Amino acid sequence: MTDKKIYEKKKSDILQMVAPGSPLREGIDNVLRANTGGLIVVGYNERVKAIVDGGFTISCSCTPNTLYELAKMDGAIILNENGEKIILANAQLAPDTTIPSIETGMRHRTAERVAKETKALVIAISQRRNVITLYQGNFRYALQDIAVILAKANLAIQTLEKYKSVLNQSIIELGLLEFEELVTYTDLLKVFHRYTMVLRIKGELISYLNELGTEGRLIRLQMNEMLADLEEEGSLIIKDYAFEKSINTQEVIVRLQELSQQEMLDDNIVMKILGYNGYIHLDESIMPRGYRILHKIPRLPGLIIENLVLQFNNLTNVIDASVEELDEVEGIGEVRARKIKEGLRQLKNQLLAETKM
Ligand SMILES: Nc1ncnc2c1ncn2[C@@H]1O[C@H](COP(=O)(O)OP(=O)(O)OP(=O)(O)O)[C@@H](O)[C@H]1O
Repeated sequence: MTDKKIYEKKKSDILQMVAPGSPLREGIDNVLRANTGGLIVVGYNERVKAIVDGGFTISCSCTPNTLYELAKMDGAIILNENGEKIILANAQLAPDTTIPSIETGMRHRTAERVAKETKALVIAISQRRNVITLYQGNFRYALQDIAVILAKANLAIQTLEKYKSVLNQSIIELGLLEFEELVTYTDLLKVFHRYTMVLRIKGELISYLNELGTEGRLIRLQMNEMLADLEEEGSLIIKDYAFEKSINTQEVIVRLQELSQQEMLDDNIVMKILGYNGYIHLDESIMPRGYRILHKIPRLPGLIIENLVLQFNNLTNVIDASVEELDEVEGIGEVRARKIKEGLRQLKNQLLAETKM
């Protein structure tokens, strides 16, 4: 995993733990509203034990109310690993003071140092500044106002919708070119650039949704609905055009997702991810294997599609094959062969109609 990916994964895990709707977040919000300030350590590991001084052993479940009541006391509250139990309250923390800290107040300096020294998640709730800051190791993140993230998530979903429709358009065009044997690497790259853009916006939206917790429920539903068929469509385009048909499509998607803004527009990088290493003339034509179009024929099992690709190598050969030739493929009888021919004819007409819309 790249550093960026590790950071994003850590952020998403931490944010999910304190997302709105979780009991821990409700407790934190109570403390924030009460203006008492708070210092919470999640996880009572050996390193935490080594720097804790004093405090009362509490050993009760961590509810929004208990957290709020205990935050009235000075010092830190220590929770168990999953944040479900309160172990200590009013604890003094004595981290190594030589650990560098960018914070100014004592609470936040302590939080940052404890997080770096113990690797536990530490939450500092400021008394004066109305902010919640999360620390873990070198990770630091100040939670943003829910209304601000909601606005960002709404904007991201609108952008996603726009890019999704542009992508759909280019996939329809690709389909038509596939039937006419006119696909070039340029056409293919156009689809991939747009697909990568959609993946990128999806990634951004998911990070907002992780922070929004239950507050982002409706936006998440909208996103899932919008992208429901795209995941499969993307995988099939990859299988159609990757250098090796046995390519791991999920891996390709992850690598596309990780590209920076600049990299995703670089044709060579995208082609490399698809397994092409040598020089490619972009105006040269390329044939799809046919997975995507064949998947659109109703009731055609995956195994038969696999047999068709094995036998005919590409979509053009399948389209050109006679009923008799299709009939020879394992698993295909005369009835099914006719259905495949009819299905392909209907799909082409459908694509023609869609491009005219
Ligand atoms: N080492 C520590 N162990 C436990 N609690 C601490 C420690 N240092 C500070 N605190 C807690 O932080 C409280 C406030 O400290 P301080 O005002 O210096 O922090 P701050 O970072 O400016 O935070 P705020 O923004 O909330 O004012 C203390 O009253 C105490 O409860």
